[in-house]
Amino acid sequence: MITLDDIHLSYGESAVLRGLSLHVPKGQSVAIIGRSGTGKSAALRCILGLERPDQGRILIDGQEAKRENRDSWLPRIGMLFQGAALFDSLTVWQNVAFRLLHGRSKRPRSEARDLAVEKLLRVGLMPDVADLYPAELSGGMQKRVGLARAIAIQPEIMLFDEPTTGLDPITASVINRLIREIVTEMGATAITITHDMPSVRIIADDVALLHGGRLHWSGPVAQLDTSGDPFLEQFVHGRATGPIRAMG
Ligand SMILES: Nc1ncnc2c1ncn2[C@@H]1O[C@H](COP(=O)(O)OP(=O)(O)OP(=O)(O)O)[C@@H](O)[C@H]1O
Repeated sequence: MITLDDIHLSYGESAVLRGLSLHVPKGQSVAIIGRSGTGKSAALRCILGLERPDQGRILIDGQEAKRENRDSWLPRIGMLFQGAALFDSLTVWQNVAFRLLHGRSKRPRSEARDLAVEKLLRVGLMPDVADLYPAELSGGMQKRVGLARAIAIQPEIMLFDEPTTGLDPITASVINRLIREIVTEMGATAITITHDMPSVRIIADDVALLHGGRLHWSGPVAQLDTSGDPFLEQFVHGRATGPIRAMG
């Protein structure tokens, strides 16, 4: 369970999050949507403790998640970064096993490699991929590796930042389905940031539309097309005109 409670975050004079509150129940998968610059990534960075909100609290299973106590909650979170964000100088298995080779979840090297190969298989990659370098893989394979890395520590919470950016529609659909399957089978609580409506419909149970640094609308995916909310309708249909200004 993740709760964002009245989060405010500014960069200098610019207020990005202006009282964002969002509750994601345990085992639910929520997609955060909203136009560029509305603070979606900022919200994710707050959850990860990479930004300190000016005001408000983040609760994980009821416990306040602060930078100071991050050792108690960060190991429970798996993250798939935008563009997969793999380390170029490490092999695929070393990328997947990164948190098993360093820090709190550290395991013996051979055990870490075995676990990495197991996770690679789970995302549809054969063991011979393990010793390749990220540059030798297609974009879709890199996303799979990023996903394998995110699940390597068996997280209870999974965060996905634009998981389909840069992929062709067919590969994107395969990755979306894989994410959905894995989140369901792990029983994880998931938050996905995306602009991609097909992604939302596959990955999420619920949708949260951010606008002006706050939660504007939230509800089940099934209500996406019938909400009657003009902001949501404009976003879902990608219309240039409507209450959300296309420019500025
Ligand atoms: N480190 C920073 N310093 C100053 N401004 C920042 C910083 N990071 C983000 N911003 C600003 O905060 C606003 C929100 O950024 P954020 O990346 O959260 O948007 P977003 O909704 O995720 O957008 P996108 O969909 O384009 O990724 C933007 O206007 C951005 O320019």
